[in-house]
Amino acid sequence: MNTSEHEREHDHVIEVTDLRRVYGGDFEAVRGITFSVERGELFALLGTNGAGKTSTVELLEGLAAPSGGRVRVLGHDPYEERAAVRPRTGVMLQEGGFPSELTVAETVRMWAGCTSGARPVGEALSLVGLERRPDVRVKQLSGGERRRLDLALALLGRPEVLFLDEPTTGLDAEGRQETWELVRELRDGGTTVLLTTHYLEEAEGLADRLAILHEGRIATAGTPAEVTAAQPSRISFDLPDGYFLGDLPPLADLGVSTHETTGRTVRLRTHELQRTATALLLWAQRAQVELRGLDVRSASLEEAFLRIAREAAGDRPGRPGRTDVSGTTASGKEAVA
Ligand SMILES: Nc1ncnc2c1ncn2[C@@H]1O[C@H](COP(=O)(O)OP(=O)(O)OP(=O)(O)O)[C@@H](O)[C@H]1O
Repeated sequence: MNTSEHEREHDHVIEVTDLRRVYGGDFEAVRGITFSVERGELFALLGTNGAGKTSTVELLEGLAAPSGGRVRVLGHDPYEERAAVRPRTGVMLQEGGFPSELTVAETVRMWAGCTSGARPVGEALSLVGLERRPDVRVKQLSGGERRRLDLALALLGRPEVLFLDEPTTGLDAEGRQETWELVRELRDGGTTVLLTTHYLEEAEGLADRLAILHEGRIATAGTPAEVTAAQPSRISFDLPDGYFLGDLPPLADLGVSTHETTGRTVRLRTHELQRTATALLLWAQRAQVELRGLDVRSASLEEAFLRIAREAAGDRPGRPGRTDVSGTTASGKEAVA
């Protein structure tokens, strides 16, 4: 493989250090972010709207020079040393921007003309499920089919590094699954992938590691399991007829960190899911009652994401609507611990 000494030393295919991007002289969209991606790893950048994901990825793709900090892709500066980096990377932008009068096959052929070692057109199209649409004009493709064509073009040169900016936006559920499958196969085949996405499920299912950006900074980063570990799990159920919350064992003894009630529905949050759920079910068994609507959920990336977004909006713990087990507040409002 065509690896530079730098790569051999670190095996960090992407290295980002204190990266900054300023627009119009005074708006800092990317405010000093640092992360690295190893060979064969799939790294996801998540973020609230306007968090700076695209601004960051464009710097990694060498489309602009950073206002501060450093980017290295395959050991090179992607802006200053574009010729060394570009042939080894595949880029799927949010807007493909290719001529819409051309057919699908003509578009791929045109792209192949400027790509060294390009896959055959048929192979590129069948990778993304467009093998039956070669003669359709690009302007006649659906939004989802255009995203697939964008992906085919990004894969044309069998890239070592693949940048995917919201690759499944506009795809239906089946198309999304197919794209995920393809991305997994590419990663398993050794391709390093940097993905931005709005779909938390996408990041949770695909990413080896991820970072959640907020207002140009990394709010949290790690494996999906690490990022979710700090979040509480949720249990909800309906109180059996004739029972009140006070009839349950003391919630603090069950490992519950917060609770809330809406009518007869009880929602608990716990960092000890197994202990809390077991104690609750044992109580129900002894009382010979059924916990209708019982729903037990592990902590998810969605929780972590919402927490970051809500904390940013100033909705911090301790506000009305949330009840600490040691406190006394009760309310029907949805709460985030
Ligand atoms: N060319 C530009 N000139 C000025 N401001 C810009 C420019 N491009 C982006 N911005 C601003 O920079 C911030 C980050 O934008 P960016 O598109 O990187 O965010 P994002 O995380 O990709 O957002 P989204 O999820 O909504 O696509 C936003 O406030 C955006 O309005």
